[in-house]
Amino acid sequence: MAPYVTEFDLYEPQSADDRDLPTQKVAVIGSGSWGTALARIAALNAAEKKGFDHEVRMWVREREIPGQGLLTEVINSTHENHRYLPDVSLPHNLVAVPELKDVVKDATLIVLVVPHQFLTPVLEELSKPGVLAPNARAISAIKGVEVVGAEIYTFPWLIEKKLGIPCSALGGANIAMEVAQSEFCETTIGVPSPDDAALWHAVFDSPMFRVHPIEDVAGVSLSGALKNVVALAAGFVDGMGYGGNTKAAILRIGLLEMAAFTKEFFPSSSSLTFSHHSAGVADLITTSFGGRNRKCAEAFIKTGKTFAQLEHELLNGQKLQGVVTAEETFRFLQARGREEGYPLFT
Ligand SMILES: NC(=O)c1ccc[n+]([C@@H]2O[C@H](COP(=O)([O-])OP(=O)(O)OC[C@H]3O[C@@H](n4cnc5c(N)ncnc54)[C@H](O)[C@@H]3O)[C@@H](O)[C@H]2O)c1
Ligand SMILES: O=P(O)(O)OC[C@H](O)CO
Repeated sequence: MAPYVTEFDLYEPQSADDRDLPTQKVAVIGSGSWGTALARIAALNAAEKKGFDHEVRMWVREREIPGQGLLTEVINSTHENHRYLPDVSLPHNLVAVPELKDVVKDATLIVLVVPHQFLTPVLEELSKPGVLAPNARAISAIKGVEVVGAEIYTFPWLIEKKLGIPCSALGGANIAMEVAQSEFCETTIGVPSPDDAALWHAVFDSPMFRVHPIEDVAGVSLSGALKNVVALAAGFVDGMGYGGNTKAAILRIGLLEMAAFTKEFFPSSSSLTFSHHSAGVADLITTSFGGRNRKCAEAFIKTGKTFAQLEHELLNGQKLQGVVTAEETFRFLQARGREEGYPLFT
């Protein structure tokens, strides 16, 4: 029987040798911190497990590195993504490729992991006739949702509609650098079918990165988007100099609101995704302590820079700078809170 679990089941991974899958080819679209970390795991598994094409291609937005040459050439010769995952060795069967159509050529398993603001042009390119293999499937590791008027769309839903292929969701307590350094963690995949569960489990599951498939694609997607809202609150709290009690209260209330919000817009989702799975409670915790959203929110309070500035710094791999006194923070927040109508901070 295909390895597929409901929310209540414990997953019993098959050994690689027990799997009987047609040969699969993995392509990773995105080469930021998380894109590179996921590509590294997929390439390590493809080299070791049966049923995979040895080579895993990763889409890299090409640019010139001063004094070193093109970024793809630097990654392929040093086997390191210096900018987004410094000091992490990448397997030699992971190949950086600048053209999207070349990355996905003959690929059957496509991992989408670009920052959400860059997804639209990627999907435009992939949806052109003949670019994708007819039997391809996708998984989105992108955090966020698309909001149009009063409607909310998940990225797996948008990807399915645009590309006409099934799309799963991957999310969990997964700070990229920790995953890349093989620190133990878990992730959750929300899948539309047992076949997707088996395939994506084979791509990513490894002793230090345990993959748990569940049926709730919307729940995994929404938890990944909404936890960032709570992480901002956690960062504001840090910026204001409050301690663990306040942050814990924010997380408890935030988790309940995340589940309630998701149920409202996606009635088929399950509250267990939030309470029981890595994509829910665990991602919320790690994000609210070590994530970039938390960091941005703290820097927002401490520096008074706009989120646009801070996002630009993060996307360009700069370190966020923060300076502040408690009094400055408080005055800044009060003024901002009144302006923006955030009752918590006024
Ligand atoms: N970093 C993490 O720890 C982590 C963990 C889990 C999920 N995620 C999610 O994964 C997704 C990707 O995050 P990431 O950390 O891999 O990337 P990132 O946030 O580090 O962004 C850098 C990437 O954006 C690309 N980029 C920058 N400007 C661009 C442009 N104009 N057009 C196209 N691409 C551009 C860069 O080439 C690089 O590949 C996000 O949705 C993020 O929330 C991140
Ligand atoms: O750095 P953040 O805030 O995007 O969070 C990273 C991941 O979501 C943690 O799992």
